[in-house]
Amino acid sequence: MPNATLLNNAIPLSNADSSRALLQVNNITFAYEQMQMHFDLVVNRGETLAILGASGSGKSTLLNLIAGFNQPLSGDIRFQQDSILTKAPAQRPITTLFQEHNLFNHLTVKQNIAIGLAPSMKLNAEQQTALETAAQQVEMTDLLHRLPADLSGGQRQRVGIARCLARKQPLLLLDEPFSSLDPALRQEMLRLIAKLNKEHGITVLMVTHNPNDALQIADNIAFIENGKIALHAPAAILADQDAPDMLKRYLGTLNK
Ligand SMILES: Nc1ncnc2c1ncn2[C@@H]1O[C@H](COP(=O)(O)OP(=O)(O)OP(=O)(O)O)[C@@H](O)[C@H]1O
Repeated sequence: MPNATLLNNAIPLSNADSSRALLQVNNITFAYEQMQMHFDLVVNRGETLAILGASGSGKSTLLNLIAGFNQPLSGDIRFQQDSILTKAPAQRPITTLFQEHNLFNHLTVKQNIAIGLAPSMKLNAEQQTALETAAQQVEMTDLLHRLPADLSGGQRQRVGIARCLARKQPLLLLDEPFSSLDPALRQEMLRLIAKLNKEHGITVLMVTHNPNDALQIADNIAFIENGKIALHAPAAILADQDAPDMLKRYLGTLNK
């Protein structure tokens, strides 16, 4: 059951125990034209955090700041206490998987996975094994020679996941990667992410519009409103009748 004090004050949950922190987003500010954003967040090692909020609230911007595709105006982002702000996206200990545009269209499935392991795509024996294992896990072994254009949407997403599996970076950022998948495939992908989290200890930040996905695999949620984290609470709050109105309004359960 979510802690009512935390809910009322919307205190970042994990701040209470910074010794377990893997990622610290410290007072980051960013602006797009009229939209001012401010993020403060601690994510613990091994946590799965679902990021929810209305369209345009700033969810993707938060992920882009963490991944290094956007640079904050002020504040710091720390990974295991060290600032990663000056590191380029490829140098950060992070893998990102977006809804689309995860693959290079001119590269085969195999090359698309390999490029996540080595920019030259020349793999050593260990990397080759990691690639083969990842391809097996997403059942793409028979399609390694294909180009993305010759795959279904779900198969393309599986290649993206295989790259994440092979890279084994400690932090995985997912931006609605499963919204175009059919329900069975979506379940399969969620199970795969949960497995990455449990078996490989990978910490997951997942933007989703689907509360059931969050309830299924997330420990906690961060609810974003107007460029700020308005609520950081255990995922169970999504099913709690006493959840704050702003969350119920977003879920469409207010006054039900
Ligand atoms: N490249 C950009 N240039 C200008 N404004 C942008 C840009 N990208 C996003 N924005 C604006 O920043 C705000 C936050 O956008 P963001 O994509 O982070 O929202 P989101 O919560 O991920 O939305 P959605 O659920 O629709 O994907 C929105 O008002 C959006 O219009």
